Amino acid sequence: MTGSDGPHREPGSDFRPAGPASDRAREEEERAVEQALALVGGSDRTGGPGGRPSRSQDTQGLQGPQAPRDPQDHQGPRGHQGSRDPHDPRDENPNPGPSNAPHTRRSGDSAPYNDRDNAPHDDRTTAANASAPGSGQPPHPGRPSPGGTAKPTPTPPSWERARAIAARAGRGGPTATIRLPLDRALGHVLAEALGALTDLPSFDTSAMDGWAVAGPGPWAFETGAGLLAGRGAAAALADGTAVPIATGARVPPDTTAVIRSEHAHVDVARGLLHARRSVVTGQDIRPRGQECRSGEQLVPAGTVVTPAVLGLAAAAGYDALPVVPRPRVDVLVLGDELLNAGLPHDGLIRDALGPMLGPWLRALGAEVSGPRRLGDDAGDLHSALTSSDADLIVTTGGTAAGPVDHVHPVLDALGAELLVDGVAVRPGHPMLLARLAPDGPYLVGLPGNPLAAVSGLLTLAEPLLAGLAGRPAQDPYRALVHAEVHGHPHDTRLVPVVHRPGRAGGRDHVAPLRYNGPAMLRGIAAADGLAVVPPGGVRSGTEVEILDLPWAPATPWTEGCFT
Ligand SMILES: Nc1nc2c(c(=O)[nH]1)N[C@H]1C(S)=C(S)[C@@H](COP(=O)(O)OP(=O)(O)OC[C@H]3O[C@@H](n4cnc5c(N)ncnc54)[C@H](O)[C@@H]3O)O[C@H]1N2
Ligand code: MOO
Repeated sequence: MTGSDGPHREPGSDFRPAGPASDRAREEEERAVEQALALVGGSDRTGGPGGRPSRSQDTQGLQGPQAPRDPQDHQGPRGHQGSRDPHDPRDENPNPGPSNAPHTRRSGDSAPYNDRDNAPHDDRTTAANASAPGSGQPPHPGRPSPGGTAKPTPTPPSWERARAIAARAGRGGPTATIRLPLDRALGHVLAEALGALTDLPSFDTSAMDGWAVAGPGPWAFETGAGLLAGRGAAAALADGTAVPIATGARVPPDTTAVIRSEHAHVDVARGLLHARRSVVTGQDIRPRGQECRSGEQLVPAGTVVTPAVLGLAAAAGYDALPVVPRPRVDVLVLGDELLNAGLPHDGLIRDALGPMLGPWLRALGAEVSGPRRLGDDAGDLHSALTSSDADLIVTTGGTAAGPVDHVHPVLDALGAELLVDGVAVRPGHPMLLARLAPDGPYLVGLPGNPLAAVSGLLTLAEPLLAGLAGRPAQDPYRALVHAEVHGHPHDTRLVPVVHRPGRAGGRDHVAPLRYNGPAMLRGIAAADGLAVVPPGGVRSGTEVEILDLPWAPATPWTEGCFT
């Protein structure tokens, strides 16, 4: 196996025609890749030929005990060339140095491909649902067929295309509408625009505690508490008179202005009220309909119900809101090696994904059940998938081609449609998106390595859930990155970053964080975003796309963010 950060080859290199001519072509391609790697200061970190393995290679490779499972296991310090400390375990950059290396086109580039999304950047992509010729079924890359032969691995879609496929899948179905009382609507998405059910304010209102006056002063005044908030309509105010009025009280008809108590002088002896300042007609009166007229649109459909939206809706007369039901998500955690509590021991490790995914998915607007821990049992996985009534099932682990990686075989057995089968992104390239049946739930298969799972969550689950929850797509935003960020030669990298304010006239920027290896969570735990680093990497001072983490300040607040 080569693992995720193994020798960097064009994705198409997995698709190899048979025969001596193609062997020669392959050798040439491999040389070209080596040359490109030399240009960018990279190396073949496995020390041997071969690119991203097909699943058949993976499977065969894993039969023997010598086959390393973790891509980092076999890189060795020798693979870390260039300026980086070869023994620094804190980051696991797939390739040292940004690159102007030419994109070498590979044999797989000519694979049949229909880019219906016009995805940017990667014109080498092949959608996973492009059927194998004549099969009528999606290809199942590289896993042995029942007859024992392996099907070729198609080129994985680019990161952008994979996200576009997930977003389109989420937007695909009809959007249901439910009415939820205000106290249960937080974090949902409005299914309809909110029109005001009343004028706001619904009557002319005093903005201050003071005096309502009519005509020019001085004014004869009434004594006592005067007009209070919450009382019915008062009688019209006669010219030359004033009445005490409280903030929020209805302003009597024919009132010229409200004078704040601190701007008024009461001459008790003469029974007259004087203004200490000039009085402008209408001052400190909020006229009826100042904020909106009845029927006017307050917020559009697709708005996330925030605490502020709840307040506005209540003010405008709503007791319940028309919202899109939260997508229901089942979380299935696979892996016999996982512990729910205590310290790692005897080769067993703590499940890092179960505790993380529920809250994260809730922050993305989902209603989550689980995590359910299944171990590595194909039968259990099969029955969990067939018995789920969720809109989306998220699995963790088991996406690769190891001996106990059951996700693909079980999806095969169920006749599921693979919409995305692997993505040209690091970490997380084995992630997948499937639909179990035409009207059945979606399944996002997250790789088991924890940061790879985060990558899958944000690449596939987030856009899918946005669509299912009725959220409009967010405009991507870019930020300046204040460091050179190493890139993968042909895949996108997602790198944890933290926003930093510009100092001494400098611009706000993001700083990449260390401990960003696929099995590490230390970087992402300190991050407030993920930088989308294009193939080849970026130099310091470049703008890169940023994916916000759902608890980052720029993101709409949703219920359950930290529950
Ligand atoms: N021959 C190849 N092997 C692998 C490749 C490859 O290209 N060729 N890719 C590697 C990459 S990259 C990833 S990512 C993983 C994905 O594997 P799986 O999705 O099948 O995940 P597992 O094998 O079950 O686990 C991988 C790793 O993560 C640990 N893990 C799993 N679940 C959890 C959890 N809930 N909490 C914490 N850690 C977890 C698990 O113990 C393994 O160490 O495949 C590589 N192999
Ligand atoms: O690097 Mo793997 O891609 O850990 O996901």
